[in-house]
Amino acid sequence: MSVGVTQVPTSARPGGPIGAPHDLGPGTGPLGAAIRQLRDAARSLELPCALFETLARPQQEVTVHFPVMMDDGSVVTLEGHRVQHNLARGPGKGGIRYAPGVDLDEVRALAMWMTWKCALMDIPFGGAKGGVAFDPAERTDHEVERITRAFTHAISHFIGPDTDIPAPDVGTDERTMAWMMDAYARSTGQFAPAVVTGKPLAMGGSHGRASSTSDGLGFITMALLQDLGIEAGKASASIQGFGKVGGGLAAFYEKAGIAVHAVSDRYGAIRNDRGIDIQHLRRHVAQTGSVVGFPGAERTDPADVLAADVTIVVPAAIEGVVTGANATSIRATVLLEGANGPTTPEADEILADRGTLVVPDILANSGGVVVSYFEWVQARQQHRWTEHRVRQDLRERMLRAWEMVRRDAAGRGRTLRESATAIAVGRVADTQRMRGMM
Ligand SMILES: NC(=O)C1=CN([C@@H]2O[C@H](COP(=O)(O)OP(=O)(O)OC[C@H]3O[C@@H](n4cnc5c(N)ncnc54)[C@H](OP(=O)(O)O)[C@@H]3O)[C@@H](O)[C@H]2O)C=CC1
Ligand SMILES: O=C(O)CCC(=O)C(=O)O
Repeated sequence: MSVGVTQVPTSARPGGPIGAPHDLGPGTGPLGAAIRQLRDAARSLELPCALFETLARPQQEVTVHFPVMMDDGSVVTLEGHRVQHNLARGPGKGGIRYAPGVDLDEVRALAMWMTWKCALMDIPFGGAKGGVAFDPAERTDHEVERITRAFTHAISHFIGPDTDIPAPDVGTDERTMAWMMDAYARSTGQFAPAVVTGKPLAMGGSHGRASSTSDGLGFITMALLQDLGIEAGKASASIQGFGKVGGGLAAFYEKAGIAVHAVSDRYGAIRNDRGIDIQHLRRHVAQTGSVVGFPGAERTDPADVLAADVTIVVPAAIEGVVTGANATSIRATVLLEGANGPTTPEADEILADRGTLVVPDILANSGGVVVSYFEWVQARQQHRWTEHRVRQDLRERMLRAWEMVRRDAAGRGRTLRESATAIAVGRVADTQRMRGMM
């Protein structure tokens, strides 16, 4: 390190003069957690303060307000965001979230995690994320389509196949991506299938994208069970969130012989300690919209899902659900982060002290963006890969990343999160320096 460069001091505390840029909020919530994780990595890498300060802030972001007509003729003005956290390693990449609680700080945190995820998985993208604050469950399909088209038009100057490529996240799916792709084409006059990923197969989507996040989580589960010497047939799991990620993972587990004892969604939780019939449950959810009322299980307190006495607990819904207040109730051997940012830094410390193995989001749930990358490559080459190739390449990349992080953590006496974040931040910092951006 050259003389005259101020490093991130080990004594810097959240909220102190160095280590938490003042315009990034009070240091709580998802953004506070993301900055704290970055700061820990920056210290261990001995990054200069100026580089830490750069990486702690989004490179660019846009907030848009747009009117949309509802089915009853009323007009509602909605707020949406797209944040590009860091573009040093390539175009921005990350999902679009539709949920009532979406705000700019949450999107900033999610975009930062995307930067680390893409760097950790060594795919040529930076990190981005977007969202619109509304509840899609309370809107008709026509309203959601109009909202999507209006939002896409409003951010169309900010996204593009070489600049920033959205994908599905909470509350969005392949149908949303189809509307986005079409709305982008209408706004810009460009037919550009590579502008979004997670599209329907018939519109240039990839085999395996819909199940990719769950499959990636599943591949890591199988590798870590092997490391722990636990047979799949003797393992059990509980899953918070039964959407694209949680529902898909439950199906993966059922196939692999891992019994799913408890699951939850926004409306409640169910449990069956003999194992829930997941195929049957998925049909029930498709018909009723919730896991609640499933005849093959009993209703339980949602807190029981995280506290279940199982081998693996998987938060697969939203951020900040495992906290300093409930971390001691976790009884699982492994906490596998299907969601982004489900564990607060306070909970992380408690879990590390208690010996719970936390597999961090940027590694565990990266299967989605890895197959999004495959989809982007296929769209650019106008050549479709086989399902077999997608699955093989995904499995290989997930296991390679798992091995790299596991070995680094074991060798340096770090948690898996500390290793994963330090590797990813180090890669971004190196690129930033090589490009002369620092
Ligand atoms: N989709 C993807 O490719 C990827 C997603 N992720 C992350 O995975 C997580 C889930 O995303 P995804 O499955 O796509 O989203 P979905 O919208 O498909 O599903 C979200 C699920 O979480 C449930 N949920 C929401 N709030 C709560 C709550 N307070 N308690 C319990 N369950 C709740 C929803 O319930 P309900 O159905 O009742 O609304 C739904 O079952 C998010 O953190 C996302 O960022 C990470 C990597 C990739
Ligand atoms: O597939 C993508 O581009 C991003 C998925 C995503 O939003 C995530 O990994 O959190």
